Amino acid sequence: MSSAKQRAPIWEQTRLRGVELLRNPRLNRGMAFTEEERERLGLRGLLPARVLDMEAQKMRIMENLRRCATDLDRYVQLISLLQRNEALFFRVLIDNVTELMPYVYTPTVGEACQRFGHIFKTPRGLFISYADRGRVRQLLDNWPEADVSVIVATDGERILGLGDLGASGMGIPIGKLLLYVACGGIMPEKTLPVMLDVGTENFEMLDDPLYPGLLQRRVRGEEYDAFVEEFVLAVKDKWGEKCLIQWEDFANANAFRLLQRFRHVQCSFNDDIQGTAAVALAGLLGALRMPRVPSQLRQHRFLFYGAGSAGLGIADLIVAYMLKHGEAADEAEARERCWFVDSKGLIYRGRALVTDEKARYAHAVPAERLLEHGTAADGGHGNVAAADGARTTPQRRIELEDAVRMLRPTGLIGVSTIPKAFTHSILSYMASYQERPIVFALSNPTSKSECTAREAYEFTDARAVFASGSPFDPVVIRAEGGAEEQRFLPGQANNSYCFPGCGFGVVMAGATCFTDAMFLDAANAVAGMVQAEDLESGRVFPPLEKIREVSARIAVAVANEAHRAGYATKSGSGPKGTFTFEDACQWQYDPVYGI
Ligand SMILES: O=C([O-])CC(=O)C(=O)O
Ligand SMILES: [Mg+2]
Repeated sequence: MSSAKQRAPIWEQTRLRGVELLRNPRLNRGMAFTEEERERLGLRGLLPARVLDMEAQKMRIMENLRRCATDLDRYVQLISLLQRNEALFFRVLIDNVTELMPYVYTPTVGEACQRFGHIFKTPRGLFISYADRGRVRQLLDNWPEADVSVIVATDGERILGLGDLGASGMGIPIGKLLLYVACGGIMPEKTLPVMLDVGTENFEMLDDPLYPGLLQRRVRGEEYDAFVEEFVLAVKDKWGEKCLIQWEDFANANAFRLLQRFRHVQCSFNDDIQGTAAVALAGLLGALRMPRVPSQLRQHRFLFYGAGSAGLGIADLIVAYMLKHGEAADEAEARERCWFVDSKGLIYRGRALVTDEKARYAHAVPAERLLEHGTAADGGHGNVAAADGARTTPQRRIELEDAVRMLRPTGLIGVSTIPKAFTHSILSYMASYQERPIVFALSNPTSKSECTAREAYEFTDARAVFASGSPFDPVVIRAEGGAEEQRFLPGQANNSYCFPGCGFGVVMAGATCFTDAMFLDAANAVAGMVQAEDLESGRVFPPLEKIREVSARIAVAVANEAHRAGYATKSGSGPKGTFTFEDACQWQYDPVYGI
């Protein structure tokens, strides 16, 4: 990854000339082509006379973006820029990351996916449909880049909290990879978005004349697994086992299985399970440093609302952290810190309809407490014993609010995609027994958030330690009886804090496997970047402006863990081939126009 500053002059880099050059987004510089370049590249007359520098171009782009009527218009404008002048796009995004990230990423990218077929202009990435099974390897050969390091692949079944969007979900891999480049520093040409189009169960999409995907219901079962396997093996064959595959927005029923099945075949991870977990853990570690918050995980009890990939992933990482740091004697003790409410109420030992994944967090509850807090789970009879042999366990349905009253958690973590689930009654109750309740509303996009930032602060008398998956504006409120208004900057507990740096680290080390230990280190690296002033303003994450530095630090941590565990195939400039912060900075892509 040589920096653009060392590259040969553009006329030596390419044989393209004239209009063809202007139409190539990787090489195009628009009005920034210099007099000499215009002369040598046959551009005279094809551009207005004035030469503008990148700064002036940036100003024009921002002016246009700020004039757009809607966020979706901003998304369309930004993608158009990407498709005509890649370097300028990334420069603008990097230099305005706080302002622009919500357009190319969550939440606007969710709307862009819902409207994908309607706003579609130019294809980007690879669309591998089930109709192409048996020749996926040939499709990879159609991709123009020889060397791909990072793939983000989805089958579109669980796009953010928006559900099954089928092939329209392609906006997500595209958006994630834009952050790989802008926030992580991976070279754009090394990234590849992939849609594994196996159909959709979304009939609105299927009925839409502009829906871009296969017109069929989802392929399931063995055929589905064989198709995904064909894809993984094709990637391995073409780009090697080090080519990172990030699984994104798969339905729970597939997410865990695919992760386990392929993580030792190909360097890969699931962002919604592991990336989200690392960021949430980082946020919790930040929260522990807040004044008047118990400073160890073992002093907390977390109640998760939602028991899907994100929630279980977070809990597993909390457990791993507690074990590593001696905060629990064994796994069972650590798991006791985490409780779950799913669509059938609180998960407790002996409750019916608990999958194996969730059963690990089904803890014992005395029967009288179940009877006190629950309602009949079976539509009337109430007191039926569990079918699994736990004959004394009554089957009761315990809703979120009752679970909060029963367990009195110190932290409430929303991964449910149910907006407004964290009500005034729940949050004000938490504030009644907990000096500083931790409230993480992680569901995306904003429309699915369990509560807004304002609600979290208002309902807890400004004492909540809040973070959310989607961005919220700063909140100014006055606590009851408080003399002055307080301004809170809610942190964004989004996996975007993690995956660009993680992927960058894996690529830097040439790692052949992505291990759980790397996510613990990534979480620590993010938490280590939180400053006292962040905590003072209520933020348990470093500001987004520092995302490139955050990513570089994560990358070093991940690369060194790969090195330690024997998975690295490259070495850094530090002692014994370890990686240094300087290594990461040096390798980070920095979009400029060459010489
Ligand atoms: O994309 C995001 O904003 C975070 C994420 O992975 C998800 O919600 O599925
Ligand atoms: Mg996701």
